[in-house]
Amino acid sequence: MFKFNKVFSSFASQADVFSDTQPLIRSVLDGFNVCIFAYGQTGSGKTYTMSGPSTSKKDWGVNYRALNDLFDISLNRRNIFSYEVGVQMVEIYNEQVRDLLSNKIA
Ligand SMILES: Nc1ncnc2c1ncn2[C@@H]1O[C@H](COP(=O)(O)OP(=O)(O)OP(=O)(O)O)[C@@H](O)[C@H]1O
Repeated sequence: MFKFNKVFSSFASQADVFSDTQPLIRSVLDGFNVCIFAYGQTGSGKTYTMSGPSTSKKDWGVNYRALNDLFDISLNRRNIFSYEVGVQMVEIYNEQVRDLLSNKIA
């Protein structure tokens, strides 16, 4: 038996989905560890949800929106805190972890 905190309808927009995770972005900058994890079978919409179908702002997925908020908030706090931001992108497929930002052929 699975329990869900929230289920979105098929009419939910990218903005609707992000609004549910948005408070977590502020938590990161307040010093908490946060993990936003897309999990689901092939074709279930992980890439769509996390990256978005195009680079148009309304289509932005969680990743773009989260980074946008991260930089907005850190800019607003620039006189108080100095943040260092690093990005990693990995794919876990068939129990193999692959670095998507590496030039090396695995
Ligand atoms: N919320 C959505 N609204 C409209 N189309 C969607 C939505 N989510 C997914 N799709 C479409 O469904 C198809 C599969 O989605 P997507 O590629 O994001 O799945 P995935 O879980 O990342 O798949 P894989 O595990 O194979 O990489 C794509 O054509 C995508 O545009």
